[in-house]
Amino acid sequence: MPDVMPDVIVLDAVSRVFPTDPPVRALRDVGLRIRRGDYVAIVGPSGSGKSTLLNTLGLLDRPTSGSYLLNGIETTALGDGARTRLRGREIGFVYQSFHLLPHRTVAENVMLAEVYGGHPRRHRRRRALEALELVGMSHRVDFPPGRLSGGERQRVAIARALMGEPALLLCDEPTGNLDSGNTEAVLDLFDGLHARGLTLLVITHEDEVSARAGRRVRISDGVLTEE
Ligand SMILES: Nc1ncnc2c1ncn2[C@@H]1O[C@H](COP(=O)(O)OP(=O)(O)OP(=O)(O)O)[C@@H](O)[C@H]1O
Repeated sequence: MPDVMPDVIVLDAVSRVFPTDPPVRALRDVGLRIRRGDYVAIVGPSGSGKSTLLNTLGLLDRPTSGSYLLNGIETTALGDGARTRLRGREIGFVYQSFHLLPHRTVAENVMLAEVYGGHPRRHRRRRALEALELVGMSHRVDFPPGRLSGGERQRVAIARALMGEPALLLCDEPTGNLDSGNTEAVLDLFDGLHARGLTLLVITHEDEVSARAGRRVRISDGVLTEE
């Protein structure tokens, strides 16, 4: 084991060109370093490349050129299977719409997280209850998601994202469907997770959200600028 933990993300000269006619250069020569424990907000207008960046960081899309190290592992050289395993091990995803299954309980939804390696059922339930405790949802484990407020649903989705103890939480407009009270609750939760050492990257167009992050990075026409 190296005695220094590698940075969580190192992008070097990453470009993503969609081969349309004419081609779209959605990411242009992007460099980005995210260290363990960083809390980074990505801000930028519609069409600027935020989803492309998130898909690239989340190993859902591949750069056309450049290098992407995730936890010290060069991902661009990996095959699909290895990328899927790495994603399951290192990354938790949080989306604007919570993607909870309506006919399953809160605990079951969290247990259904796609975690690489799989755990025995008993172990998964214990992990799910721990994750729900971490997000302050222990009192609702047997509820169906339909009985929860939007903010509570997002907290359950965050618990699901934490099931595999990821190195990195990638969040795409996590408060986009929430009123200001629920937004505040989710941001407080992010602060708590950050204080515990989790690395967070949040795509947002809400100033209130980006103001909480330690770093703000603006994306415009596929070009990143640190603020
Ligand atoms: N599969 C694709 N093929 C061709 N062009 C694409 C594709 N996906 C995205 N684009 C283009 O790449 C650019 C960046 O798109 P992207 O979805 O990353 O922007 P965004 O910042 O996430 O936008 P929004 O905030 O509206 O979701 C846009 O010009 C978009 O039209």
